[in-house]
Amino acid sequence: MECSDGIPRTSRDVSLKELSRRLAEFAQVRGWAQYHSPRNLLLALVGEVGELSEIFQWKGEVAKGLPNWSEDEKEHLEEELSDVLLYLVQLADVCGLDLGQAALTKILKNANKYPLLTTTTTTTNN
Ligand SMILES: Nc1ccn([C@H]2C[C@H](O)[C@@H](COP(=O)(O)OP(=O)(O)OP(=O)(O)O)O2)c(=O)n1
Repeated sequence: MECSDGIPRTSRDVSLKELSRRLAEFAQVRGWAQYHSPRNLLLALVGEVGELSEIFQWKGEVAKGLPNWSEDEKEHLEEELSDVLLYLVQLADVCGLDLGQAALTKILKNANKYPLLTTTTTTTNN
């Protein structure tokens, strides 16, 4: 389903590979691939992280789910989070890395590094 602006609004799983493919095409048809070196993409990514940070700047602590935020504020946040993700995906891509696979591998490493809660810290009815 698409809205009048042509942007799909259905909620579905989106893969990093799909984003990667679409971004490569986006850059290629604009003649931008030549500028998308690892360093340039990293700098663009850091710039977008700055824009994302500005949204939270001076707000104090923010409750999960953003209960007091307007729809416009949430949309702005969605856009800045997306910019960060899109540059991150492109950075991994031009480095020849599979970011999805790498992230799964890292989650496994994290799980081995940080132990589960021990049973002594949990309560039981027995
Ligand atoms: N050479 C480029 C330029 C832009 N983009 C894409 C990735 C980001 O999703 C978005 C960034 O676009 P802008 O540089 O226009 O940044 P903003 O959308 O944040 O606009 P502004 O800085 O005016 O708020 O466009 C890209 O892939 N490659």
